[in-house]
Amino acid sequence: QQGEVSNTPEAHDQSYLCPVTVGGQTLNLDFDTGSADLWVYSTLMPTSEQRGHSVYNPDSSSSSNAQSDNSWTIQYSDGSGASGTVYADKVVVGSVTATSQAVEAATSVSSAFIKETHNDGLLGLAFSSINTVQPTQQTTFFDTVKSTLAKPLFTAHLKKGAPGSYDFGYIDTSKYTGSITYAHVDTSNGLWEFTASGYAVGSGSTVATPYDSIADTGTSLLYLPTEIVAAYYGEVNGAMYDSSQGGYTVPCDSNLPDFVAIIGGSRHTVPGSYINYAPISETSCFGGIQANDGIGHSVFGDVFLKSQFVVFDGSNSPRVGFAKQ
Ligand SMILES: Cc1ccc(-c2noc([C@H]3C[C@@H](O)CN3)n2)cc1F
Repeated sequence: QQGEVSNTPEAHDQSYLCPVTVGGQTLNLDFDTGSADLWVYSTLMPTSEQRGHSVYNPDSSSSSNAQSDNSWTIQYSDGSGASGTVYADKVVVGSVTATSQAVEAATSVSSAFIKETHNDGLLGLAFSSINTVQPTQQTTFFDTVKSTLAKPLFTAHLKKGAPGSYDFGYIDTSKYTGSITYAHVDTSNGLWEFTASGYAVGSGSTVATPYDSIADTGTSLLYLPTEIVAAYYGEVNGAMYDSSQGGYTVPCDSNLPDFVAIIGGSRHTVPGSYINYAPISETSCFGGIQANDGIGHSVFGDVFLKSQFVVFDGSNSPRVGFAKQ
């Protein structure tokens, strides 16, 4: 089997949501290559926390099986989180079906989620080694269906301010131009982790410097080593680090330089306009590139990914591929 599912960006491309049917019930989930739990809002939550969301009701699914001994609790890098219990149920993404997928039904979600009213949960696409279910760790949707796919891969086609898609099991050559260049993935942290080998700012010269990075569809921005971030904003008149905003800001009328990441020996360019992320005030805008302090690696989030067609190759030697879209 193989299949395509549409994704739709939230405001400022802050996240991208996809329709998924769980036990015959359709929810909009945030596909996250930076985590490995499929969790959903559920009827097990306080009614007040369910308000505004589509929720999974295991009792009204004819195919749900409670995994009563299992539970889960997850924390995301922004400090938000959720927890709950586990069912096995039928999950359909596009036309790809997992007949018995671990569905992590939330009993509690943190406040940051409640206000994301279009987001009914997450579908993790990192490696199952970081799935949080205890005592019996579960597999991601991708790992559950991988052996049934024509090719053990999925692709992410995120667009700026427009619907895109995720494809499972095949590469749609109409979704990119030029060639795909690949980088080896180190799976020891359960992430799509690779080494970028350099960067350039605008038309500036390429700086060769390796930086450990992950491809993370669930992160909105592009987080890079402090010296690279300083080199970028050093080229922007009026750019400043604003501790009250927790990052770099730019004048909203800036003509921002492109950012080029060297990955797999090729240049991958983020248009400068993508780095004017969102307005803070009449004149000040939050930068789409920020420092990776405290994260432990760089994070190629949606600001970068929406300039590329990305292949997540889950073969025996996992790799990530990038092409211009
Ligand atoms: C309210 C809310 C908070 C966080 C996230 C979230 N989803 O993916 C990620 C990144 C960071 C890392 O944790 C794994 N991938 N963060 C989504 C939300 F809707």
